[in-house]
Amino acid sequence: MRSPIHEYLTELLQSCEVVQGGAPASYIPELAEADPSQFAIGLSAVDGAVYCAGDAEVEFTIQSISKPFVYGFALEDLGPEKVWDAVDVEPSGDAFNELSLEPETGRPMNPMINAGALATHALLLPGGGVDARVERIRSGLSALAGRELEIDEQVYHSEMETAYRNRALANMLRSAGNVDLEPLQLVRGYTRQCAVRVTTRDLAIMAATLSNGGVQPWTGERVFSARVVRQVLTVMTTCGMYDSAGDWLSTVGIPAKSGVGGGIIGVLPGQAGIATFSPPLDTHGNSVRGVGVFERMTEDMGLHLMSVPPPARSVLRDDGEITTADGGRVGIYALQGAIQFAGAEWIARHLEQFPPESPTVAWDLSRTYSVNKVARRLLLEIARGLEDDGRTVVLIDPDGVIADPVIGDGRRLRVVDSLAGIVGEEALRVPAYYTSPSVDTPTPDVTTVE
Ligand SMILES: NC(=O)CC[C@H](N)C(=O)O
Repeated sequence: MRSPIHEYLTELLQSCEVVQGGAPASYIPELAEADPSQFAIGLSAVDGAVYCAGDAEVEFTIQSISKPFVYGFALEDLGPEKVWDAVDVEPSGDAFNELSLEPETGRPMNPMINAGALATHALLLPGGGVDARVERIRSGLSALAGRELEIDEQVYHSEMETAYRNRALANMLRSAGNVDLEPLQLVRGYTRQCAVRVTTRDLAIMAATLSNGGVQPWTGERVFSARVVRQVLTVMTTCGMYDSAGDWLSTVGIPAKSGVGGGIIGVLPGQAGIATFSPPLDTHGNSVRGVGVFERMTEDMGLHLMSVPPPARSVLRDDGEITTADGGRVGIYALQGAIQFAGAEWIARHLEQFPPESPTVAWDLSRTYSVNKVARRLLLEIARGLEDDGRTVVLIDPDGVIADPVIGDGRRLRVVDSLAGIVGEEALRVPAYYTSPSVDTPTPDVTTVE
């Protein structure tokens, strides 16, 4: 069977080929030579299944797409305070190479514009030289890509020849006391960072590593902590597309970063990493065809982060009551999916308004994928309430999604691996023991709880 996803990407590529306009970056002579017809799309699921269409194996320089990753390396290596002291997280609405510092604090506005990216680069390996910092970055980007990436010396030298703007920025940072590196050394390091060669396939898996909460899907290496990923994605969302960030968030609605090499990455948290490559750029420095692809994908695939997710009520299913061999009655509730605050709130309200009649209440968690911190707390509170009302709550929790279910006063819920652990094998073999079939959970009233 041909993958419908591969077919979709191929069709998307073809339909966006008609998008014309823009020109390869001309301020870096080597980039001006790029073949404007090259075009690729890559998509990686969070488990590392990658789908590509077009010229996905062609290498080009990562350019500004390095910025969110290097920001992540700085957060990992130095911790949030030091990074925060050096660079703010406010969208600037400025072009990527704007000579600007925040008036009140003197910091660059954010790590996605060049001023902030230079300051972020300078944070790495304090006391180390250019080569050490560049190697930290090259090896970190390689860990994200799952293969050894190399620096394009030609693009590096070409950009250095005309890097007057970035030299001005580095001098500005040095004179304002933001960095203590020699400005030219800083520009050298940053320009090498931008000259790391990647393919569209690489970018898709690098983006998917962010979608996957910081763990590279192929190698299993945790490159970023979940907290760092959250910060990186936040800054990508607000600042990643420079002076078109608001427009991008309205039309596409996913955290993204572009580079003047023609690449764009997009990160759909928990779902997929997306990458495009096409050298002609618009006036903001974003790939024209890349923007077109992302706009269409959002429409087709419902990717926009602000699209309202399905309601939480599907987390609870009332599976009726079962009678044990010795006549005991057990009410069974299946808790399903990923339970977060809204799901746990629904369960609490449901059980309050439709209190289980059975003396024993079994929560079947075998289809529960995850329970986050707040949901865990709420569920244990609900269980305690039920127990205080004279019921016994038992968890059917073969995978331990609610590990160590302590409900206070040293009380702990009983945990079994399967329903048989509660009612005995015998009861399960005789379907007639079920006294009521699986029913839809009725909708509880909306009451204001003060
Ligand atoms: N937007 C970009 O990709 C800019 C990166 C480029 N190396 C520069 O600093 O000018």
